[in-house]
Amino acid sequence: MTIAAKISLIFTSSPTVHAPPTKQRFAKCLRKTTLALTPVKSTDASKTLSHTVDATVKPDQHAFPNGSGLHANVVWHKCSVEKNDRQELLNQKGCVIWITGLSGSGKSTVACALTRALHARGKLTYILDGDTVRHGLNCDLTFKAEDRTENIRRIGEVAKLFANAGVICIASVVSPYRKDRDACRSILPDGDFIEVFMDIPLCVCEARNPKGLYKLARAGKIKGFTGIDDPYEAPLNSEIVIQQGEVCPPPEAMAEIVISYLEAKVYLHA
Ligand SMILES: Nc1ncnc2c1ncn2[C@@H]1O[C@H](COP(=O)(O)OS(=O)(=O)O)[C@@H](OP(=O)(O)O)[C@H]1O
Ligand SMILES: Nc1ncnc2c1ncn2[C@@H]1O[C@H](COP(=O)(O)OP(=O)(O)O)[C@@H](O)[C@H]1O
Repeated sequence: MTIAAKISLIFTSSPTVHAPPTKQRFAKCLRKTTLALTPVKSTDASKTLSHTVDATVKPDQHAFPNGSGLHANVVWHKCSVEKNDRQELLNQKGCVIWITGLSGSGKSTVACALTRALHARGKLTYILDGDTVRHGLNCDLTFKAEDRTENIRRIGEVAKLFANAGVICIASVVSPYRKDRDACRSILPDGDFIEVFMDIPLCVCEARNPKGLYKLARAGKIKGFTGIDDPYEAPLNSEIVIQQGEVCPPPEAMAEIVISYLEAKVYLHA
């Protein structure tokens, strides 16, 4: 039997708790601290020492956009519960479905239909929508080229964490620049970045104009609007291209195209 030490620190209330931590106060606090070691049964010895620091594993180059490359004082923390374990728990494989396209092309609508359909099948998903993420994590970023790049880099990194958690992460972002999308692809394991190109003509998106932004952009009231006076670089090798014929297929049908791909590539099982 393996014995793991379960350490619980029980702090008794102390009037010094909010005071600056002088040496004496720290010692007093420690005296009031009970350290209890409780044996815990474990059936898997390899899972007991669950946290190791591996200085040989280096973080991704992309984690340091200032070009400094690897940070000398940063080490990789490895835990014995790994991606495979989480995937088995969820009976699915973590991946990133990256939906790119013009504003109004239907990214958010497909993302939502896809999440609904997968959820109904018992699959765990999470949507990172450009509009939503720009309200929080990326609220400091504008639509200048370098800010869009940073927006996509951060969303790519967050999506990577979700995928590593075993989640099917759906990013729905304009992501107009090819190099930025390719950078996100490059930080994920092969196959785990699934690019879905909403290949809907500008005139259709503009006619939809659900937020009134195209009208403002045409009137010159919004500068640098994608498709109007800022470029959209269409993907060259997307895993999935969604197009419309005479009429636009319903979002549910578009979601099914993505689900068929996930099934074929065995992402819906551990
Ligand atoms: N200048 C400009 N260009 C494009 N889009 C603009 C712009 N200004 C505001 N918006 C609104 O912001 C949404 C796009 O945000 P993203 O984070 O996806 O954009 S990007 O990937 O950083 O280019 C986008 O949302 P969607 O319509 O859902 O695509 C727009 O509503
Ligand atoms: N498959 C579709 N068929 C018809 N209209 C659609 C379809 N998908 C989206 N729309 C409509 O197009 C508009 C823009 O959709 P949205 O998902 O917000 O696009 P995006 O996220 O790319 O800006 C919305 O009014 C939405 O109802």
